[in-house]
Amino acid sequence: MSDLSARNFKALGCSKWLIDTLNAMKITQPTAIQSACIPEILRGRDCIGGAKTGSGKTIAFAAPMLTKWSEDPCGMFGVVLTPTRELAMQIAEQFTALGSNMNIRVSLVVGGENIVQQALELQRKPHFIIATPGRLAHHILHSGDDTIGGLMRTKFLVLDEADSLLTSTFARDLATCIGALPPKGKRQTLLFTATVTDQVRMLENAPCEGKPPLFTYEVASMDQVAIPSSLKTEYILIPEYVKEAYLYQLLTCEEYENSTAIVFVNRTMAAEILRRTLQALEVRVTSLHSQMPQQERTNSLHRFRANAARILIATDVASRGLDIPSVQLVVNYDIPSDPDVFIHRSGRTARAGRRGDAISFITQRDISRIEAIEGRINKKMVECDKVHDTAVIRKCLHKVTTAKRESLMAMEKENFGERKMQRKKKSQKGYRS
Ligand SMILES: Nc1ncnc2c1ncn2[C@@H]1O[C@H](COP(=O)(O)OP(=O)(O)OP(=O)(O)O)[C@@H](O)[C@H]1O
Repeated sequence: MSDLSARNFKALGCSKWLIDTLNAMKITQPTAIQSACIPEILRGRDCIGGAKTGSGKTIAFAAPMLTKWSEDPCGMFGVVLTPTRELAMQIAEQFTALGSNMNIRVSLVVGGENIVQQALELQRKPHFIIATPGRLAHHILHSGDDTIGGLMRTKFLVLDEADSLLTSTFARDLATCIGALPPKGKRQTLLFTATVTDQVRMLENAPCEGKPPLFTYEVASMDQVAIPSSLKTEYILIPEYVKEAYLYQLLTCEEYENSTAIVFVNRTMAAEILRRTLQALEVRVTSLHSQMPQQERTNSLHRFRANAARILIATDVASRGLDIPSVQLVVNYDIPSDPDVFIHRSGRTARAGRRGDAISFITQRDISRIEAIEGRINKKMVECDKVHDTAVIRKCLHKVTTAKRESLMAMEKENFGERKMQRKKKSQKGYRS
């Protein structure tokens, strides 16, 4: 990684067994955020960790928690909350892998999975619970002490992607989760994100009697570029009605014809249309969005991670935290209205010092959004020269338009929009994630 620090994990205070496990994963030199945060968390301080995407924030909070846990490995020790199910799954896998030699018990508590089985797992008192707020709140509100009573003795609460968890979307569920944990003075709270907001800074700032003061580590200040230095940001200016053709041309151009890429769209419907259109054009593609049943979401991500699919079409359920080192290209097919979302999406590539490209499709109405993004990241995008109008028009406009029309007809036949509405109503009546 580019931001290596001179100190090693031993000097930071990590347990020997953990250092051995990290070394076996080829993780030998701590990154800057790990060097800064691990010793302070081990000292018992609450922590705000803000560093760019792909800079190793997960180990920055996992390593000190696992070190402390191994000194007395009993009961529910830590809770990690995160906004999406797939990210929770990834973190649970990381904790399980890191603690595999120590008989660690990690419980994944997310929406879309069997609720009874989760309750049974919670009764077995896992050491770490990795959860989305909605489902953990559900267990807290509907289960007895034998299931969630152990939460009152946890030592750590982590809010990963803290800025997202502190928005109004999660407010009620987050309050329920925090209410079931020990009070502030009796637990450590760790907040991590690539985009620290004032809400994050304010949450733990009030001093607490008998507790060491909050430790804050923030890399990206206003005068710095807020994205990894190995990330190239480019744009293509295009008329709205030929976006699909440009995407097809980009994904099959010489430079990217074998690359792994994530294409971000703003809406579920757009994700479905693009997936079907590209599939009809024989691109190995899969998708991830909130209207898919959980099993399909999980399978789709597995296929992408295993390179059975080369392209992932996703909404913002995939924009944060997902660590898939093979991703070389991120396409912002639709431009997000929040510049921080651009930072997270683009950060799915160029991770851990690797190179990566983020290409944004800009139509006339996106200009002000792009200006806001460039202001936020403190960097100008450059024009992408890999796709040319004439090539798009000559080579693929007709076949892409035909594939799209057929996809739309198939979706209409299957009542895609209607099914989406029904699922939405059902999920509003049932559990949130
Ligand atoms: N010290 C290290 N040396 C080498 N690789 C590392 C080190 N620490 C973490 N990594 C690897 O770097 C990658 C990115 O780490 P991680 O997913 O924790 O990033 P992040 O900062 O949480 O990113 P995001 O903001 O996107 O969630 C992972 O593949 C991880 O295994």
